[in-house]
Amino acid sequence: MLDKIWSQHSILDRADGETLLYVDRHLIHDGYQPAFEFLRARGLRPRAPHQIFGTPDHYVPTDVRQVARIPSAERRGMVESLMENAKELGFTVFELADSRQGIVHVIGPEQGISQPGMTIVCADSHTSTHGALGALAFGVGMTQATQVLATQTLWQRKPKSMRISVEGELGFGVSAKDVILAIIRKIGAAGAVGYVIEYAGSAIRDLTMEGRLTVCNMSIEAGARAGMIAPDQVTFDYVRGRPYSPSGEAWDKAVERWSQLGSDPDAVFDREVTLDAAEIAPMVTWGTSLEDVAPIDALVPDPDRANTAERREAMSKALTYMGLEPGTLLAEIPVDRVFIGSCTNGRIEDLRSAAAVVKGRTVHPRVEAWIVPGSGLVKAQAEAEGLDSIFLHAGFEWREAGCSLCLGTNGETVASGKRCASTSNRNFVGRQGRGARTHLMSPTMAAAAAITGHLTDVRQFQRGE
Ligand SMILES: CC(C)[C@H](C(=O)O)[C@@H](O)C(=O)O
Ligand code: SF4
Repeated sequence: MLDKIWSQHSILDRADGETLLYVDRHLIHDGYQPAFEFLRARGLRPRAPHQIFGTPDHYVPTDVRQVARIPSAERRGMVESLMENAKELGFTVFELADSRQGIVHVIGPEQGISQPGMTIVCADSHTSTHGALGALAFGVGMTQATQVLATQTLWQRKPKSMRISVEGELGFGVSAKDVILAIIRKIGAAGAVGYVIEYAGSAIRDLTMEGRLTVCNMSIEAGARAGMIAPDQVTFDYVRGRPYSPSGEAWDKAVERWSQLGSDPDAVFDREVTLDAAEIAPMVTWGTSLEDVAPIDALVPDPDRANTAERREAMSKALTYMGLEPGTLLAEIPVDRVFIGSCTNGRIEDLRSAAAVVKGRTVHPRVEAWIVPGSGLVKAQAEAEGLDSIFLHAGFEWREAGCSLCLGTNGETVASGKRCASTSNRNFVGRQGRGARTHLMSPTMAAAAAITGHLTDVRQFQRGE
């Protein structure tokens, strides 16, 4: 699949091994000011404005929607710069007050901007998300983003290919988030460096499109250049009828083309990894790297049992930062904050699954729990289904769309020393705020933690215990 999309987009091979690739879609967020400045400094304009789509997400507050009311001048400037550049350079932008605004990796698929077979780039590492549609989608740096703005092409070295097959059926209470956390646990946070991962196997095919987006989103957390899943009927049903999707005769032609994209039965990969779906439990992270992850019924691990001295030191450091003692039951760790949102788990199915756990229950008095929908349309859909009132009645805050607590660049952070159950994708030191402690998990697991006030095996809830 990588070979097919790569060769369909390659314009020129250079002697040093790099290929000039055509870029179908360039997605843009509110951190793009440097790229626009580079472009101007060279006296250039975008080559293909109609292939560029922007949305403010990293710097937007999730309590107000008026740009003028963004409290910090710097953040307001980031959002304003995106708007002004869109106007001046002629590309589409979904402004803050537009219900189509949201996290760039949520709105691309949602609007039908991201489609199977495409090359998609954005100056953001989680661009791997869009590969779930059967695209080659990857993050680039600001200099490369400038090259794409100017030429709609990009020099790239072809990555190696890795197939990760998850076979069998997922157990009760186990979701796409647990699948990707289990994969990273198996191959490590650098396990896929230099590779594009193709996710395959019956458990991947059985995922909904939104579940697949969650899996591909975190490819980068295993170090991969990109993640992808062969387009199938699930993909076509998802893409069909979206605002920027092809329609009429063009739709039929597109489906015919997209149906050819999957890897051939005799395809050879540089590396193959297999997981048994039935062995995957609901997962939580306990440390500050994505490989610091374990099933919820495990204990906080003991660094003295690490295989190498280096790993022992990393684990000790992580546990000190996290304020955890080896041997503690993960399910007994108390939490202060809960964040359900981000480009990993801020879609409608995520909110539905969390609401199903929350319904008729109350958030623990110690916990401040937030729902931050991934886009204005996700928010509107959730409200149409009455999910907002389930969350509000339980004591959650119901916020506007944006990256918010995933990264905190919008000023919304977790206080130092506080512990957050989070559906986002990174648990790094300081990720949710200086000194903040992050435990990553699925939306249902985060919802259960909000109710009990500690990390919780959601399967107990779902069984009605
Ligand atoms: C700010 C942006 C460049 C960054 C990324 O590249 O991923 C952010 O989205 C993140 O999740 O850390
Ligand atoms: S939600 Fe988080 S991971 Fe996704 S783009 Fe925003 S900051 Fe990055």
